[in-house]
Parts: sequence; structure tokens; C-alpha cells
Amino acid sequence: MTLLQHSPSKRAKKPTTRLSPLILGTPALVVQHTPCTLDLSILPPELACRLFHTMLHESRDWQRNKWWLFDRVVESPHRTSFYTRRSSNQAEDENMQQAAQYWYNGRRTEPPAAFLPAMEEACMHIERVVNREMRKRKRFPLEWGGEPGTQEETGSGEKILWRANVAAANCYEGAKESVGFHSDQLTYLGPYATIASLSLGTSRTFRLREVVPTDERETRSARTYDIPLPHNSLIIMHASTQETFKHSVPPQSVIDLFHPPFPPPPDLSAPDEREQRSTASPSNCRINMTFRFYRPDFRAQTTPRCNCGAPCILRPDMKNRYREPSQTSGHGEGSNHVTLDQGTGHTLRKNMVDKYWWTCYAGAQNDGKGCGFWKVMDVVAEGRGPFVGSVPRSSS
Ligand SMILES: O=C(O)CCC(=O)C(=O)O
Ligand SMILES: [Fe+2]
Repeated sequence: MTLLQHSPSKRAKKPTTRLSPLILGTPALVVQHTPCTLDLSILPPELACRLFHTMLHESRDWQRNKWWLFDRVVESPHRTSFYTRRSSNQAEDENMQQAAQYWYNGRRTEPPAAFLPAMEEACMHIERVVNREMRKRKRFPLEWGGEPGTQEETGSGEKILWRANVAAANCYEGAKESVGFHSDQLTYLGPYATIASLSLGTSRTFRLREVVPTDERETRSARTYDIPLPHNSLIIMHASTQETFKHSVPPQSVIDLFHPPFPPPPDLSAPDEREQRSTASPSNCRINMTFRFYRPDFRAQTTPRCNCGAPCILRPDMKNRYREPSQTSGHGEGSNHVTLDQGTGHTLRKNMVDKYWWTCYAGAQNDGKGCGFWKVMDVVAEGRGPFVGSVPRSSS
């Protein structure tokens, strides 16, 4: 396997044209420009408001994530928490708890909280929409090809493609709280993950920026897309979003206060407020919940360990820097060819990502000192799957 490097002189030839950001204000524009879909009214209004009040109440206990970046500790500019959906399978629950700790950048934490009743209710709506959207889309070879539904769940005859078994929750208070550009770690999600992101409360902008592969850097620039996410909207980051885009919630100069259309449920109001329950105070908070499917073939026990003895994290080769010697131009058949998603009309990049690596992440909690371990993921040798398509063994 070779690493595509550009010579310093070539690197200077990066296109100078800076593309101006595009605002994607409608679901149709989101589908046209990104591998995401947007639903502007996902939950029944009463449920959306009850979930907002519930999570806002919960968020008083959420924490800012802290981790080492090089030689200093950084702190997330918003508060976060992690929930797992309890199942009837105890081994599965233990696996989820182990995996959940790595939401906190490798920091050991208390076992995560279970989905609350309002989250379970919301999840039924979200799973239905995610499965419906996934059935319309081109599937990628490395997506999960198993059937996570139970006999009971699949009784309708339709295969369940995705289930939410964990949810990460974020609270952004005021206009300045934010999250920087990143792509979500795939350690437990596996390649070509689908993530459903629910917004409640104050509307904020969700920003997406494409990562241009190394061999296309001289011919085109990345575009930034801004998507306003109002209360009760769902953006689904479909398969390939984590491989080809980074996302963020940038700080804003101003925000609109959110006026909850329903009062908080009685169990959340202080006794002296219960008489005045016909109104709810305006809020400057946005609650975000990303519902995720932790794949059975990426369970915590199968995560490779680095030389520090800590679980690695899984990252995609977003820039297509690694190529097999035979993949010089990358135009061959297989997983690397030009494609148009027939279901959505969205053009997929010329060479889709098909390399991932496991890397040491111990440094995030260990004074920034990791062991530098990395290895290419070999799904066949690691016994992962089943996948949607056939997958070649990695030659590395
Ligand atoms: O708040 C959002 O919309 C994004 C949150 C996010 O990127 C994450 O939790 O990974
Ligand atoms: Fe994210």
C-alpha cells in the first residue's frame, strides 16, 4: 500500500477560488448537495416539547468533555451525555456500557443512563423514518448487512436496516456554545454509518464541509453548507457522510429564543411553579440528540488494543491517501467508481473511501502521550460482517 503525498511545489497549487457557503434551507436542497436528509417536523408536537423539557432538565447533570490535544487539555464548548437503550440481553447491555465510555474521549465514566420513556417514544418515530429513507438509497458494500430486528419486529416482512441502540445528547446554551468541525468516530458504528440527529429548542445552524480527496485537491475546492435546524427537525447523516464530510455547530452572533408551545410535564416543575403551568419560560438552549446504531460486529470486545493497552479508535481514510498499488487512478470497478445515487440524485465522489485505520487514542486521556500505534482495518481477517456487499481482504 502506498501513501499519496504531494510535493511541496504541487501543494502550493491548491485552487485559489474559495467557494462561498451555501445555505440549504429546504429538505430538497439538503438532498441535492449532501448525503443527508432533513425532516422539518419529525415528532408529534406535544412529544417534541415534552422531550425538550425532559432533556433540558437532565442536562443540568451533563458535563463538558475534556481531553488532551497535543500538550494541553481542551474542553468541549458545550455539555454532553450518553444514553444506551436497555435490551433483554445482558451481554449486549454490558457491551454497550463499555462502548459508551468512549463517547467521553476514552475517559472512564459511570455506566451510561438508560433511554428515558420520552426517548423511547421518539425513537419509534425516528426508526421508522430512518428505515424508510435507507430503503430509498444506494447501499454501500461496507454497511451492516445483518438483520438486527427480532422475529417480532420483522414480522411485517420488511427487514429492519437500522436500530437506535445508543444516543448521544448535547446541550448548547446561548449563541456561543458550539462544536468544532469533526467527523464522528466509527469505532462502534463501523464504516458507512447512519446517524439520526434530532434538534429541539432554539434553532441553530448545522455546518457541513466536504473533505476533498488528495488527488482532487488541485482541481476543486471544498464547499461549506449551512443548514438551519429548527425545533423538532431531524437531519439524517446517511452512509458516506462521516467518510466524506466534516460537520460542526458554529457559534452564532445571535439566536432566537425558543418559546415552548407546551408547559413542562408536572414531574419536572418545582412545586411552586405547578399552579402557573399554563406557560413555559423561553429558552436559549438547543438540545441535540444523535441516535446511533452500534453494530454487533464492532462490539467493544472486538476493538483492537494499541501498545498502551487501550482500545483504538477507527477512522476513515477521508482523503483517499492510501491506495493499493493497482489502484493508481482509482477508476476501476468495485467499490471505487463514479456513482450517482439513483434514489436521491446526489453525486457521490469519484473514489469512495474504502480504507480505515485503527489508531491509538490513549493520549487523549494520558497527558497527550499515546504510543502512535496504527493499523489498517482488515474486515475479513478481523471476522467482521455480514456486510451489504462483498468485501475484499486488505492487502496490507
Ligand atoms: O449538535 C449537533 O447537531 C451535532 C452534534 C455532533 O456532531 C455530535 O454529537 O457528534
Ligand atoms: Fe458529530
